[in-house]
Amino acid sequence: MNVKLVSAAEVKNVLTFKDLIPLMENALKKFSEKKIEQPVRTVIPVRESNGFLGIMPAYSSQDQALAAKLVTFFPHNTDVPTHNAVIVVFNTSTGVPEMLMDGEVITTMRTAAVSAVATKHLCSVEEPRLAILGSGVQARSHYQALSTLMKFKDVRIWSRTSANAESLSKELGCTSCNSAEEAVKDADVIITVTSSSKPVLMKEWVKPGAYINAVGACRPDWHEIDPALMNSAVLYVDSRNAALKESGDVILAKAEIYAEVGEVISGQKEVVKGKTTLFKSLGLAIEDVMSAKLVAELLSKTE
Ligand SMILES: NC(=O)C1=CN([C@@H]2O[C@H](COP(=O)(O)OP(=O)(O)OC[C@H]3O[C@@H](n4cnc5c(N)ncnc54)[C@H](O)[C@@H]3O)[C@@H](O)[C@H]2O)C=CC1
Ligand SMILES: O=C([O-])C1=[NH+]CCC1
Repeated sequence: MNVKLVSAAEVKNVLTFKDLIPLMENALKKFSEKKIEQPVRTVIPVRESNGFLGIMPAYSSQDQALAAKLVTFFPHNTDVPTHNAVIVVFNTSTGVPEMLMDGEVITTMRTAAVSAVATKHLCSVEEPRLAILGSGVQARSHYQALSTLMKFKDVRIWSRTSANAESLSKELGCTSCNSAEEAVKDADVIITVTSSSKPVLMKEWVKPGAYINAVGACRPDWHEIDPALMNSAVLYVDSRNAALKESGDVILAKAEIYAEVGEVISGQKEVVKGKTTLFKSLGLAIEDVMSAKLVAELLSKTE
């Protein structure tokens, strides 16, 4: 077996949000048009660490892209990232594995790119006030991804560890806040990227008509969002099937899903304007598969 190894550094060298955001828009569209083969991911709990191993395969015939991501999430990691992943890329004619690619950088960037696509379609404020709850890997990548699409009136960051919020705020040129309530006050766009299993964003803090990217809480018994907010917002998801199986925010609130964001992109569903709106992101294998194919193509141009 002759498998090419692709490191995180090599992925970082070629992958940009400029290329990734339209690619994720296309991936979400195709997924909701049922042009993608993708089961809801299999998750193996690692209870001692409150973590899990996720198994995420997908195939796009149109793109001739066949791959599977193996991703671990160990929330209490300190010396290494809490998320680690590899992506195996297969030849679609022979099924022979051709690449073993770092999946951590791809996960970091494609997740933020998906939120940027959802924000583009679901938020109509020109120069929004942005609030980010969480100060980790996804907080940084979300700021970077959304910044490629829009300017912000101001940006406020809250984290349960104030030193981390201060550090990221200094790095990004934003304001750190001492409470989540202070951070989200009057915000037009709110991003929740914490590893909390209990709500960190309460309905009464959120300005009517605001837009929320809810990115954390990917297990059926974890939630980041106040159930009252889940039930009052117009709710979009990346995948209905995934949300109904994996999302504690949806399941525990018994929230009604209005649409997949891919249905908006493909024109199957209209955007409901003027109401508090929430996109629940869980992460789809096709996002990783299409990202890995792009990285392979970009790397081949550098050889
Ligand atoms: N929707 C998707 O496609 C993806 C979602 N995620 C999720 O996004 C979230 C953030 O991921 P990363 O930034 O990579 O993780 P990270 O470990 O780099 O950052 C986690 C952040 O959450 C905060 N946090 C942890 N426990 C908390 C608690 N109990 N209450 C409040 N804040 C808490 C930490 O202080 C840190 O600021 C995670 O829940 C992760 O599972 C990650 C990758 C893809
Ligand atoms: O899509 C993904 O890779 C993940 N979603 C939640 C944790 C990792």
